[in-house]
Parts: sequence; C-alpha cells; structure tokens
Amino acid sequence: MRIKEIDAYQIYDSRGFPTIEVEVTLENDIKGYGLVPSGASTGQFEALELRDKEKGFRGKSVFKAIGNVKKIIAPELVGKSVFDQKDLDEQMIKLDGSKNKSNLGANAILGVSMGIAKAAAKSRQIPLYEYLGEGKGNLIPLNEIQILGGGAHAAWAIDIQDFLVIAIGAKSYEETLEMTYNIYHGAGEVMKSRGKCVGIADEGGWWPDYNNNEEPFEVFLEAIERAGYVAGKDVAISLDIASSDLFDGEKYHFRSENRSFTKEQFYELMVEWCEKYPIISVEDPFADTDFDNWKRFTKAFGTKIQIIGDDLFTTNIERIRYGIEHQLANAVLIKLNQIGTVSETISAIRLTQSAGWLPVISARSGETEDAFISHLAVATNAGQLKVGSFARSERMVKWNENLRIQRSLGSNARFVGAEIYEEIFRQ
Ligand SMILES: O=C(O)[C@@H](CO)OP(=O)(O)O
Ligand SMILES: [Mg+2]
Repeated sequence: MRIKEIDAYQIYDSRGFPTIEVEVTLENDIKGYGLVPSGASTGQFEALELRDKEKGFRGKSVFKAIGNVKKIIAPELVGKSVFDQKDLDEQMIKLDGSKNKSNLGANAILGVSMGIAKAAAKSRQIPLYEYLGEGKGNLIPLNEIQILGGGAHAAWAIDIQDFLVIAIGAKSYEETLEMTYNIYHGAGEVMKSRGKCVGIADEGGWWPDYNNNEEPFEVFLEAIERAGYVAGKDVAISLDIASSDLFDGEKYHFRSENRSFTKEQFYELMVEWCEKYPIISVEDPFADTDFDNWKRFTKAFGTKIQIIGDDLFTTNIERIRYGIEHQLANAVLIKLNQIGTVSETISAIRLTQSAGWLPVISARSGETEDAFISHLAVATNAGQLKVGSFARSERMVKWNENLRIQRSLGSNARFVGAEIYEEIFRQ
C-alpha cells in the first residue's frame, strides 16, 4: 500500500505549547496521525527539536519543521510503500544529513515516522502494538507513576524532578492502577492538610512547597500506609533525579536548599537515600557526563536497584552501546523524540534487551492525546512504562490504553509485574 499524501500542521501539547501533527494518507484513503511530544528537561545529546526561535513572543512555534515535512520529506516519501518503515525512516535520516536531525528537525521526522506506522497498522486492520511488534508483543507493562513533580516541571519548587511509585506487589495491571490511584490521592490529601501542595506540576503530579528534597519521602511513606499498603513490599519508590540539570560540570546543586555537593558527596547522598528508603528504581542519579559515578553506583547497586539512564543515553544506540560496554547502568529510558524515528527507537529497545538490561518506555513532560507509547511498550515486551502522573488526560490516555490492549490480547496477554526486575537483579 503506497503513501498518497503527507500533510502537517501545528497543534498544541499538554503544556499549551505548539507541536506538530502529521497526517499520512494512503492510496486506500486510510490515514495515520503522528503527534509529537516535547521535553522540558531535555538531554544535551538528544536529537534536535526544531522551533521557530526568532518568531513570535515565545519562539516556540514549529512552522519551519512543518514546512520541512511538506516541502522536503513529503515529495520524497509519497508513492512509496507504507510498510517499509525502516527504509522510510532511513530515507528521512539521509535527507536530513546531520548527526542529530538538526536540519529537518527531529520533531518533523518523528511525526512522519509515527504517522507512517499508524497508517500501516490501520491499513492491515491490526492494532498498532501488533504491527510494531510483528505479532510478538503481549507483555502489559508495569507502571511507573509520578506522585510529586519537581525540577524543571515545577519551577524548581524542589530539585528532584520525579517522585514516582511502582506497584511491585501488584498481581495484575488493573491492580497497579488501583494501588496507584489510592496512593496518588492519599499523597495529595497529606500534602494539602499540611499546606504543602501548591498545585499540579507539568506531568500531573502534586506541585510541592517544601524547603528540602527529603520531605517528600515522608509524604510517600504516609500515603502508602494510609492506603493500607506496605512500602517496599506492595509499593516501592522510584526517583528521577534528572541530575544533568543539577550539575555545572563540577558540582551538583540543590537550589531549593541552597546546597552544593561535590561528585563524591552527591554519590554518598544517592547511596544514603537508596539505603534508607524503599527505592526500587533511580533514573539519572548522576549527570550525563559523570561516568565515574554511574559506574561506581551500578557496581554497588546494580543487582538491587534499577538504574536508568535517560539524559545519559538519550535513546541513542551509540550511547547505549557505550553504556553497556562500560556497565554504566542496567536500564534505559526510551523516548521516541530523543532519537526521532520509530525504527531507531525499536533498535534502541532491542539493543537494551539483548544486553540483559531493561528498557523503560517513557512519555515526555509535554505530551499529546496520543497513546503510541502504550502500544510501543506492549509491542516490544519492554515490561515498563513511565508516563508522568495519574491525573491528567494526556497521561491517563496511555494508562487506559493498556487496559484496552490487554482486552484485545485476551488470553494471550501477559503481566509479570515486578518479576521483570529478576532480569537485572540475578546478574
Ligand atoms: O526526564 C524525564 O524523564 C521526562 C519525563 O519525566 O521529562 P522531560 O520530558 O521534561 O525530559
Ligand atoms: Mg528523566
């Protein structure tokens, strides 16, 4: 089935900022849409998101990238088979010609790439997860859900970006949602009753008003207990420190506490927290250039805690390969727009899995109403999904989509929950 037309236009993301929607129309008039997300705490090694910096008050519109879809990408891809995802992605990479997709924009390329995948699945009349996974994906992911937001997502109210929960005791996907909703609302009540909740952060977690980065742990533990769960057994804490944002090349800084740390001191703080609290997973505990700390931390905790590289790897195959060779972590955060095509994203997931590491499929802080990543998680049997909180529709659409995927898989659906960690912990 051939591509008949590729169109693009500006839509708006969950933060109310412009982004791209691409419409791919096939010769049978079936359409697939690619809606592009956008990060706030972006890694320096990410593919480039093209924005019209000089245009308008905020310089965030994406008309240049839209023009690139219409004038450069569309003429090249129209007439080609929609089922050749890898070839089509490679053609766009070639057309761009840069290392980080800075000529056409990763947002332009990704919109087309996602639109192609969706049109292809629709044309075959199969669900997207089945198309992307070539029929081999059936694992419903364990959720990583944000309760409190900080860092770049909450105007630096606190410095740690994400305090999340993982329902490690859940026996089913439904149960993860049930447990999370109890804890999410419980944490909100605890914070409000103490006058510590200012509102809702970018990803829907509570926006805290604390003077230090450790107070949220107490709220967590209280909310877990209030909901009738045992911390460390039923539910565990997961953190995204997003520490590239805290590092100036020499020291780490907690702005909300007016406190600085040497690399050694920050390492010790991470160790202290991991020993003191029921933490199952830590993302970006160190900056994307602080390889020594990554290595040392993985050596010490790599068989007890999931250690995820986000800014460290930026879904980039070469960086992931380097990380595997040097044992810098044991898991990789996977974001489509960090690399810019669907097929490169799937290759990054496969590489991660082939090393015995865990991929965690992730949304961005600026999201859309699309649930592509829910399908991607199931398609690749990734086992984990991170989508921000539990209280905004652009997040819920992803959690809810997994319920539908599970129904559509019927008795073929699998859920292994926290058993997924055995993969890294037995090594
Ligand atoms: O750091 C992250 O993992 C993501 C999602 O929480 O944030 P952003 O999209 O802003 O990079
Ligand atoms: Mg992160």
